Amino acid sequence: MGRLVVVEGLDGAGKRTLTESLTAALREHGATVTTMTFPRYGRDVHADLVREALHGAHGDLAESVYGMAVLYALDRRGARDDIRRALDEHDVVLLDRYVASNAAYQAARLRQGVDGPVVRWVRELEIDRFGLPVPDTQLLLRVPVEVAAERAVARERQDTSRTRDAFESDDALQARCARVYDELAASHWLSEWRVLDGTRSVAANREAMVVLAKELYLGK
Ligand SMILES: Nc1ncnc2c1ncn2[C@@H]1O[C@H](COP(=O)(O)OP(=O)(O)OP(=O)(O)O)[C@@H](O)[C@H]1O
Ligand SMILES: Cc1cn([C@H]2C[C@H](O)[C@@H](COP(=O)(O)O)O2)c(=O)[nH]c1=O
Repeated sequence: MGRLVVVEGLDGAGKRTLTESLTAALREHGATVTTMTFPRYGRDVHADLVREALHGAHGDLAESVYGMAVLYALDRRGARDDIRRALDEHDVVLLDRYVASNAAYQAARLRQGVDGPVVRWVRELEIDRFGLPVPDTQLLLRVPVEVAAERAVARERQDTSRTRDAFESDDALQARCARVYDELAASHWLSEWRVLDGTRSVAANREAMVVLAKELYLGK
């Protein structure tokens, strides 16, 4: 049975970049690794509805916190059996965003904390009801909100198909979300959390991932 490892953090924090570095480092240590990114845009209709709503489509759908959360959750529900199979076949299954993203963003939208009703509801829906696998380790890639925002803007300039959505352009939401992520990590919500310093350079992060990969895979 493989280990389920999740990378979490703000929009633009550098999760995709870190996921690539960690994957490479794990493979250097001899681990078999597969990765998955949520939402699964282009693969799952619920994920596509989310993207469209965050870019202004589907009337007032994006305004509904619980409605959006259900769509994210249904995308993951559709991936549940693939995740289970991947855990049977690989040493590490690495996810770029997972259930904690729903907890962090919806709590931030509703100005709640880790002990509030929406975080509890996300757990009941996704873990208890949908039966999604519980992560072994969740990695919070922690960066100041301003740094994440700068990176998201830089990426938007590099890749014009990747325009910022309603959540990404809302600085106040990102700031609240950062606080909820800190609470989720501090309370080890669902499983063990590790906090990684996301302000390091890509090269420094790559080096740090070699050490982390050893700990995660070889238990050292
Ligand atoms: N450590 C870093 N230092 C400087 N720039 C970085 C670093 N990590 C990533 N970046 C750059 O920041 C931008 C966002 O990175 P990335 O796409 O990895 O973030 P993300 O957290 O996956 O974003 P999102 O959740 O919005 O998809 C990219 O242009 C990337 O090249
Ligand atoms: C998986 C997931 C994501 N979100 C939020 C986080 C982002 O602001 C957007 C889209 O994600 P992306 O990484 O920018 O593509 O949705 C969420 O609220 N709940 C979730 O489960």
